[in-house]
Amino acid sequence: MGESIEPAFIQALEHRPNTQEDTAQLPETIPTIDLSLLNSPAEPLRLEGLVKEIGRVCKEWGFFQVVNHGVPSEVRQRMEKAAKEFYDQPLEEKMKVKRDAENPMGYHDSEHTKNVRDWKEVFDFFSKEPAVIPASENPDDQELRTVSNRWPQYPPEFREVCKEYSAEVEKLAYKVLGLVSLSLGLPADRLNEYFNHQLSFTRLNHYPPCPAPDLALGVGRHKDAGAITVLAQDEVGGLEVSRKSDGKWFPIKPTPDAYIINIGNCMQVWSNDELWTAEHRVVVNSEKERFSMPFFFFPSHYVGIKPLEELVNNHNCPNYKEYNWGKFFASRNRSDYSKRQIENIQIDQFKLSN
Ligand SMILES: O=C(O)CCC(=O)C(=O)O
Ligand SMILES: [Fe+2]
Repeated sequence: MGESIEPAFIQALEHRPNTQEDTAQLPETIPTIDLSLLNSPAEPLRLEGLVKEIGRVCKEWGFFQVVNHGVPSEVRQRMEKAAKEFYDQPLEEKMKVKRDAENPMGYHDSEHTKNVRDWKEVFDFFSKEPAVIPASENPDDQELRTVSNRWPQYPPEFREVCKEYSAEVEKLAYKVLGLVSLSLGLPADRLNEYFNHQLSFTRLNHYPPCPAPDLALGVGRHKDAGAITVLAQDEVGGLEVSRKSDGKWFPIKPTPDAYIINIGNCMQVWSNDELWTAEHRVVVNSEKERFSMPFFFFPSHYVGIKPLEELVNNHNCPNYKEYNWGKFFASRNRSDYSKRQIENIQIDQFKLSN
């Protein structure tokens, strides 16, 4: 095992899976939160409890699962089936919808996380199209570009299923955004204005079986950049989250029909570090392919990301200087990090030393 994969996929020793003691034996796991309360008439006391619980897990883990979330399971199943049918096609068919430097949406099979190639293929589509994005990452370049999704011919219902699925998941994303805002002591709709021309996209991940799962990762360790991520994973497993207190990797066991929510960088900055963005990664295996579907809830390109004014004062100074979301997005879409041997942009670059 191991000799049969290209060097580009091989992780540095300290980042390979299973190099630490087995945390699967530990009793702790990310919390599961029941959202059924949101489907019935308001009950202020119970809502208060739910908001408190969400606030606690967003501080302690930055990751949780939700059940009774309101996304119809048949919509998810249709999406899972269409994704599998798309990936089952020969590579040359998938390459017909390949992403390029102008348009980051479509198919891609050589993504790198921290300069090491991920053992996966992806298909991305914007929720709202056409989307307006900066033409380049250069801060002095004001030019904008209008981009639309690329849609494959097969399966024939692919486009319609993608639209239906992402509309449902977006509703869940807004619900969670509202709960997280309440947990910060803000009105439920405080952050909604940042999403009027949102750049949210859904990613269909496919992780083929890997001949060297001890050397490669499906996705290398990373933090999600947006506001929140709403992720569906199949029954295979492989997602791991790094515990805030000590960095230990914890597997997130698949729960049928649940969604995993994670706090992204924008949320951490808006909350001025009150909330936590956790590092996570995906381990692969030699037998089973795996599918997952993250929805990245991304603000509009013109939004400046900075700690919310309501949450800073003389005693709690802003920990970050403002950055433009569109430029951050454009910079992350560069495909040449591996060639340049530099890491992609991180929020630490905007951290202020108070
Ligand atoms: O496949 C997964 O479970 C997670 C994927 C992920 O973290 C990502 O695409 O950002
Ligand atoms: Fe992620």
